[in-house]
Amino acid sequence: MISSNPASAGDDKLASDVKGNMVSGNHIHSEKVENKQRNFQQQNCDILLNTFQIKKKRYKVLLNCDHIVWERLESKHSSASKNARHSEKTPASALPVVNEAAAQKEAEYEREQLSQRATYGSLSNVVHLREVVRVAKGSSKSATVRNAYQTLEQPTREAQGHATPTPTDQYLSVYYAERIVASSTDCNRWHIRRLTLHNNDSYIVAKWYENLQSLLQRYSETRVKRLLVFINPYGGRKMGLQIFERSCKPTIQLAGIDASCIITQRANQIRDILMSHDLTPFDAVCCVGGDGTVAEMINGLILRAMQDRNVCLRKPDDIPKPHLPIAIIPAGSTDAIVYSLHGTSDAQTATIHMVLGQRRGLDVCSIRNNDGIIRFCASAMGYGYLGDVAAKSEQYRWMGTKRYEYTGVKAFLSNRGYEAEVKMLLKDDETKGTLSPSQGELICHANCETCRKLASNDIDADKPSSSHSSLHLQHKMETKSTIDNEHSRNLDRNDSDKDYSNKPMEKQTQIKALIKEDYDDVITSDQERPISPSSTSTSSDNAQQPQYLQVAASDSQFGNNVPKWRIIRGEFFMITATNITCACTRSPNGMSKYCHLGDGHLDVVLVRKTNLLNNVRFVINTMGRNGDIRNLPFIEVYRTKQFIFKAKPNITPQDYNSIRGSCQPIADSYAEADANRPEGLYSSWNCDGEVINDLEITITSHRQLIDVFMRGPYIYSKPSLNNSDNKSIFCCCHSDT
Ligand SMILES: Nc1ncnc2c1ncn2[C@@H]1O[C@H](COP(=O)(O)OP(=O)(O)OP(=O)(O)O)[C@@H](O)[C@H]1O
Repeated sequence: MISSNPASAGDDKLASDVKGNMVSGNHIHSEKVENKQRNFQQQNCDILLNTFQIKKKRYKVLLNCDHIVWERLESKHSSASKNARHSEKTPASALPVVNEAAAQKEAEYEREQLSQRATYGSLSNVVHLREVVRVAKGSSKSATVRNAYQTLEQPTREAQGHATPTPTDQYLSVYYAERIVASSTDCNRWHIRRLTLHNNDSYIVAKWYENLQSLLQRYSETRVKRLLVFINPYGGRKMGLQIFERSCKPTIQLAGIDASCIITQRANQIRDILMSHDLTPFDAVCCVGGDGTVAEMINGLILRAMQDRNVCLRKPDDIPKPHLPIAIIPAGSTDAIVYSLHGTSDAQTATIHMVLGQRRGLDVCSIRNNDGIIRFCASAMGYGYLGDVAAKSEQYRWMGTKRYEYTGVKAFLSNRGYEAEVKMLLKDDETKGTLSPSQGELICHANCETCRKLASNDIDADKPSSSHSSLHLQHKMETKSTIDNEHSRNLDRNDSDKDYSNKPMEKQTQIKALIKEDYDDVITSDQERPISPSSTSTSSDNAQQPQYLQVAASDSQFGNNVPKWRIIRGEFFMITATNITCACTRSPNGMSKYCHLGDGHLDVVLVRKTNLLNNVRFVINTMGRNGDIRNLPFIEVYRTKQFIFKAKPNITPQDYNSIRGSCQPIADSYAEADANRPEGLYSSWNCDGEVINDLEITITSHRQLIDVFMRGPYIYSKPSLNNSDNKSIFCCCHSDT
C-alpha cells in the first residue's frame, strides 16, 4: 500500500522512484525499482510517502521496508545547481588506499548499501532501518525526546482491544546511529542522531509511528533486551563508572534495554559471578573495563558453558560455545580488544554496536600446561618483551597508563633475548614468514569474507590438544624432536650470535636451517627436498622471498598441503601469538595487522634476538600507521591453529618444577612467584594482561568461540604515497628505509 500526501505526490523524483512508473535522470535504474517493488510485495510492507517539516523546511519523506529517505522540496533551479555541485565532487572510490584489496571489498559492500541512495537520488538522505535505535512521537519536539527515553514500550491500546484514541501528536523523532567519517584516519566512530519530522496531520504521524514500530520488530530478535553489565571501577584511569554513566547509559536507555549493573569489588569477581549465578534472565553480558576485564568475562562465560554441559574444566574433549553474546565498553589502559574489534576505543561507538545488535564470532585461544587448561585468551599472548612488561607493570599501577611506558622502557633495555622452542601446526599457505602485504593479504574488516568462510577441510584443531588427533601428532613430534635435538641445539647456539640487521637473504638461509619440518613420518631437510623451477626463479622479487616459502610452494605442487608441525628454536626478543590485530591508539595497526577476528587462526610473531637498534626499528614499525613489521629481516610471522612453546629447550624437570605456576598480577603471590625465577633466564607469558609463569604451554585457537556485538573495523584509507613495501618500514638508523 502506498499512502502519499496528495499535495505534492508525483512531482519529484523521490515519488517517481517509489511508484516505479517513470525513470528520470541518471539516478534511477528501472530494474532496481522493479526489484524493490518485488521485494515490497514479497515482504508485504507498506510504503509511506508524505511531506514533513524538518527544521522548518519542507521535505518529502519516504518509508519503505528497509529505509527512511528524505529529500528537500525546493525549486528545480536550485536542485539542478546542487546536483551539478555534487557531481563535481571526487568519488571516494577514486582515492588511492593503503590496502587496496580489502578497501575494495569494503567499498563494494558500501556501494551495495548506497545503491539504494543512487536509486533515490544523490541529494536524498537515507537511513537503513537496521541503524534505527528508537522511534518516539509527541505533541512537541521536547515531548518526543521525553518519550524516547521512557523505559517501557506500552502495548498499544488497539493491541489491548481498546478503541484507538484520536491521534494528537504532530511530531515524530527517529533516533538512528551514523558512522562519522571525519577523516581518513578516523572513520570508525559512530554517534546517535535524531531526525524530527513534523506534520500538522496527526493521523499521518500516527500511521508513520505504527509502521516504523512494526518494521523495527524485524530487528528485535537480534537486539538486546535484558543486559547484565559489569563495571570495573579499578581499570585504566579508574573512570569505568563515569564512562558508563556518560557514554553508555543514555544510549542503553534510548534502546529500551533493561540493564542490571554490578560494580566489581575485586579481581576475578566477574568470572566467579558468571560461573555461579543464574544467567537465564539475561540475553547478553557486557563489561566496562580494559582487556583484563574482558578476559575475565570471556573466561567466566566459557567455563560456565563447560560447567553447564558437564565438561571437564581442565581437560575437556570439546569446548562448548557460550550462548550469551558479549559487549565490551572500553575503560582500561590499552583497550586493544575493543580497538581491534571496532577500529576505535570510543565508548559510545562500542555501546552503539551493542544496541544495534549486529554480532560476529570471535576466536578465543585456550592455554594449557601439562595439567590442562589454564585460561582462555582473547587478544594476545606474549613471551619475552611483552611478558616482562606485564610482569613488571602491575607494581607501578599507581602511575596509571604511564606504567606501561615506564616498565616498557625498562624491559626493553634489559631484554637480552630468551631461549625458546616453538612448534607450530602449519599448512603451506599459512607459512607467511615474510610474505609481503602486496601478495593479497586482506585486513579483517566489516563484512570480512575470510572470517565468514567455513574452514571445512581443516584438521580438527578446535579440539583441545588433549584430544586424540593432537596427542598423536604431538607424540610423533616429540619423538622426532628428541632425535634431532642435539643438532638443532648446535644450530641454535650459532644462531644467537648472528646479526640479522640488514641481511635479509642471509637471515632467510639461517631461518631455513633452523626450521625442522615433520611430514608425519619423515624428517626431510630443506637441502634434500626438490625445488621446483618456479621456486628457483631469478626475478628480483622472488629473490627477496625467504627460501622456506619457495620450498613450501614446491610442496603444494606435490599436493602435500596438509598441516605439518614445524619447530623453530633460537633466542628471541619476543614471541607473540595474536588472536586479533592488537591495535590500540598507540599502535593503530597493532602487532599483527593482518590477523582475522574469526578465522580460527593465530598469528605467531617471532622477533629474533638481534641488537638494540633493531629492537627500536621493531617498536617504531609497530607503532606507525604505515610500518609493517613483516618486512623487517629479523621478524617472522606464521599463521597457525595451534602452537606449543617451551622456554629454553634444555630445561631440566627440577628447574621446571621450581619455576612454573601462574597467578593473577594483582595477587600478592605474584612478587613471590617472580622472586623464585632465575634472573634474566626466563620471561613470563602475558595473556590478555595477566601473567602466566609456566614455561611449557600449548596455545590452541578455537574458531569463533564467542559472539561479540561488533561489525569489524572499517578500512583506514589514507591516500598512499605509492611506496614499495620496503619503503614503508621506518628505521631510525638508515635513511633509505
Ligand atoms: N574492584 C576491583 N579491585 C581490584 N581489581 C579489580 C577490581 N575489579 C576488577 N579488577 C581487576 O582489575 C584488573 C585490571 O583491569 P583492566 O584490565 O580492566 O584494566 P587495565 O589493566 O587498566 O586495562 P588494560 O588491560 O586495557 O591495559 C582486571 O584483571 C580485574 O580482574
